[in-house]
Parts: sequence; structure tokens; C-alpha cells
Amino acid sequence: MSLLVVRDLGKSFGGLTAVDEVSFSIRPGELLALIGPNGAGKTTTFNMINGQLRADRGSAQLSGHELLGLAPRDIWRLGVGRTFQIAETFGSFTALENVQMALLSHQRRLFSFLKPARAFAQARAQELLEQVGMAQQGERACSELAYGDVKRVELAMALANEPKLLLMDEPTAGMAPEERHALMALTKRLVLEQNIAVLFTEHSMDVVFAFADRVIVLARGRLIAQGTPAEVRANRQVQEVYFGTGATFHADWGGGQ
Ligand SMILES: Nc1ncnc2c1ncn2[C@@H]1O[C@H](COP(=O)(O)OP(=O)(O)OP(=O)(O)O)[C@@H](O)[C@H]1O
Repeated sequence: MSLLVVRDLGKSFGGLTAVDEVSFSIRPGELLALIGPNGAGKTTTFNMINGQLRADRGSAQLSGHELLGLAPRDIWRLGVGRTFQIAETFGSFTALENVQMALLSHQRRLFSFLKPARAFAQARAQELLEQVGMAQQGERACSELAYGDVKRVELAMALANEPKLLLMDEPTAGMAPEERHALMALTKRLVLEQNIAVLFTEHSMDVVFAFADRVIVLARGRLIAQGTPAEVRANRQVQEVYFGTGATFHADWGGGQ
């Protein structure tokens, strides 16, 4: 049973069709990678689903609820979460405080200083930090943490919203290969345990081939292939689209799984 069903999604900017009749679906517990060369329409697709960008055509239904046309906050409340980067201004806050803020915001009690809300958030924040393997570092300022650990805190913050669907835009950008794999292995374990569906974009093909359950491929706004990582890797049209565009794709071509 699909959680998110996207049908004939479309968006144009002036004369440019950025996303053209794109259809796909995701099941709970599934990691679906959205890949494609630069300018393929990945970010535009993401932003239509999370409400930041108005779609021109199509539909995106979460358990039968139409998302298109809703404000980002209402989409978030329906259970569509996203990883967001800890802004520099919050770097001075501890890991625990950052997760607490995400929790209080989820409960619509942001900056509530009522004792019960604070106590609840503190206990739950600690639990979330444990889930991402950061229980011992809760009192450290995020600005002092290693990059991979900041990413773990950001994952805990995304989970605070108890999402049904998690949108991750290049979750491993800027990370070293071992760090990338550790973060994605953790993400995979948590989403399976919590039955969350994940849609992620990723330029690193080794991550895609190692962790995605299924892959959809966009090129110039159109969905040109979908299937298992092995099917997509063997797809001639996909190989043609990527040829000469990304050294990463070719370098890591055989390195996944
Ligand atoms: N606000 C905008 N106004 C005009 N054109 C836009 C706008 N946003 C995106 N585009 C164009 O739409 C197309 C798809 O862009 P998009 O950012 O969705 O691609 P992408 O697959 O996410 O690329 P990348 O991998 O480089 O991030 C591109 O040609 C881009 O230039």
C-alpha cells in the first residue's frame, strides 16, 4: 500500500518545463532515491511536494490527502518531514537544545516555558539523541561537533516531528565516504524500525546503489527510468543521460551494494 502517490506532476518556469508529467509512489519503510543530472528537476519536485513551490499540474496524495495547494506548515503537520540544516545561529545551542526546539515546535509550543512541556521535551530529546547514537554528546554545542555528528543531530530533529514521509535533499553532501555510509545505514535502520518512507536526492551513486530500495531517474524534467538500483544501473537510457556528466556516477558505478 503506497503512502505517497504522485501523479502527472508538472511545473514550468516561463518557457522551460522543469518537471514534466512525473508519476511515482512510495511505500512505508521504503527508501526511494530521486536521481538525475544537474537541472533534471529534482529540487523542483521536492519543493512541490513540501509546499514551497506551487505545482502547475498533477497531484501528490499522502494517504489519500492532497498535498498540492497546501501551505508548507500544513503539509508538515500531515506528517511530511524534512531534514533541515542546523543554522549557524543555532550552532551555539547544544545538541539536546536543538532537538528540544524541534520537539517544542512539533507540539506547537515553541518557546513555551511551561515546565511540563520543557520536561517532556528534555526526556524525549534525550531519547531521540540515543536513537541516532549521540546520547553522550547532548550537552555539547553543535558548533563543536564533527560534521557527521551534526548530521546525526539533524536526523534526530527530523524524527522529532514523527514524520510518515521524510524528504532528504542530498543528506550526505560534504561528507567523507565512510561518514556517508554510516549516516545512511543509520537512516535506513531507523526508517525501517519506524516504518517511515524516505524520498532522497543524492549525487553520490555509491550511496544510492548501497542504500536505496528503489530509484527513480529524472532527465530534463521527465522520469526516464525507475526500478531497483540494479535495474537502473543497467538501463541504457540512464547510462546515456549520465555519460559525460558526472565523474562520480562513473567512478562509483560498480562500487555500490
Ligand atoms: N525559480 C526558478 N526559476 C527559473 N528556473 C528555475 C527555477 N528553479 C529551477 N529552475 C530551472 O528548472 C530546472 C530544474 O531545476 P532543479 O533545481 O529542480 O534541478 P535539480 O535536478 O535539482 O538540479 P541540481 O542537481 O543541480 O540541484 C533547471 O533548468 C533550473 O534552471
